[in-house]
Amino acid sequence: MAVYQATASAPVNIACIKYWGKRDTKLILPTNSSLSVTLDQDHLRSTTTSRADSSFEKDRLWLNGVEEEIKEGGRLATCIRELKRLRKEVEEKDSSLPKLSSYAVHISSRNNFPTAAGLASSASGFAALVASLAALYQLPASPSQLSLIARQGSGSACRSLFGGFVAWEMGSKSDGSDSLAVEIAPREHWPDIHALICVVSDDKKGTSSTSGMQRTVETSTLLQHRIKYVVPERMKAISAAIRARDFEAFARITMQDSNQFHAVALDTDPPIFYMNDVSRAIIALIVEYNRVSVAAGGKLKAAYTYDAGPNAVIYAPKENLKEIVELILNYFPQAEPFKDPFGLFGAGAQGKLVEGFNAAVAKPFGVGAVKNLIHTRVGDGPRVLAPEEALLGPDGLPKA
Ligand SMILES: Nc1ncnc2c1ncn2[C@@H]1O[C@H](COP(=O)(O)OP(=O)(O)OP(=O)(O)O)[C@@H](O)[C@H]1O
Ligand SMILES: C[C@@](O)(CCOP(=O)(O)OP(=O)(O)O)CC(=O)O
Repeated sequence: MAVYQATASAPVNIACIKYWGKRDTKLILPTNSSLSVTLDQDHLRSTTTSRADSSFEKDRLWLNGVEEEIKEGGRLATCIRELKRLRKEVEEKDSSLPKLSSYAVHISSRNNFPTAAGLASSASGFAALVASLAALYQLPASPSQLSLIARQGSGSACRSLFGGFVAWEMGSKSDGSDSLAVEIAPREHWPDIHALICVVSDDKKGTSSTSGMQRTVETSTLLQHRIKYVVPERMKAISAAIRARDFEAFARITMQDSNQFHAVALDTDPPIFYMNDVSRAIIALIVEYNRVSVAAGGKLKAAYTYDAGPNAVIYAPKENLKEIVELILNYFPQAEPFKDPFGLFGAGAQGKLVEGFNAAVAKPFGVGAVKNLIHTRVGDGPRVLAPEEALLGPDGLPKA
């Protein structure tokens, strides 16, 4: 008996221009375009195996080994239905193909990092789901076409269908057919962009992105200004900065947009706070680090950005990462030695400040304030993996 199964992995992405607000909550159509950097899935990834079999009774999905309910009309069900629909179109054109679109699927997925901790697991998760089903069904679909489906799982997931630097164009059609991800530049264009993720909290967060952004749409007048006047200009300017590999402009826009996203969260009624004292201290450190550079006639050397949670993501050219890790370690001692995937530190990383840094901009914190540091970089898009990587056993259930 033939086994119809495929495994894919997909990366996380962290936005520089934030998506925050929907004009259609069912189709997940945004109120503004957004732009992100795809992070290297060698470090952070979701891996998903999908199998279609005529003996399966219903569609089932396991996340990190635990079965999740596929609610009728819910986001998972929508993505699976849309991919089956595309498969059916392929089968109608070629009657020799097995009728996989009529079989139920079993799906097993794992994230190699904490789920729902503000590390964009929904983005990599839905991108991996779509990529694995597209591989199973052998769909002749481009990443942009697949992004239309991933978008209906979680908006930010549409951007994880590409590597490198990715825009989600908001589109204007009411059916959502033009609200999709496009590549601004592949990672090879600017491989020098690295990221340091400061995991401030790996707990489940208070206000989910989905409910938070809807409250913002309903109550924030500042959001209307952002949508109309700010984001369109920033999308153009940051795309140009990426094409020109202009880190100074990229950093300035990234920090401004993170600040404005948190400002519209604060402008929501009741207000939403995603950053905490640790997040704000990290902002102060990056601002001071940049000030020292500019005062010496140099340029901005790092950019912070925060999603719907307290974790910081610091983007910087690779050459600055050693100084940035030392800066963070100086204020945020770690329980475990810094994991150094790029070999920046021979004898182990220690806290240290650059010459001229005003140490008083933040107070030192205790062990655990920043729980973990993850050094990664811009990465590639979804990968189809070898059969040995499958997360489903021969019985069609998750492997232990
Ligand atoms: N590998 C996966 N496969 C399928 N669905 C996933 C996967 N990983 C996460 N999800 C879905 O995404 C949800 C978590 O999304 P949520 O938006 O709460 O957190 P997050 O993505 O970590 O944060 P944010 O999107 O705000 O950065 C999970 O509860 C699950 O439904
Ligand atoms: C702050 C953000 O990370 C918000 C992400 O929101 P989600 O994509 O998680 O929301 P849903 O579409 O409701 O699933 C900004 C961004 O990634 O652009």
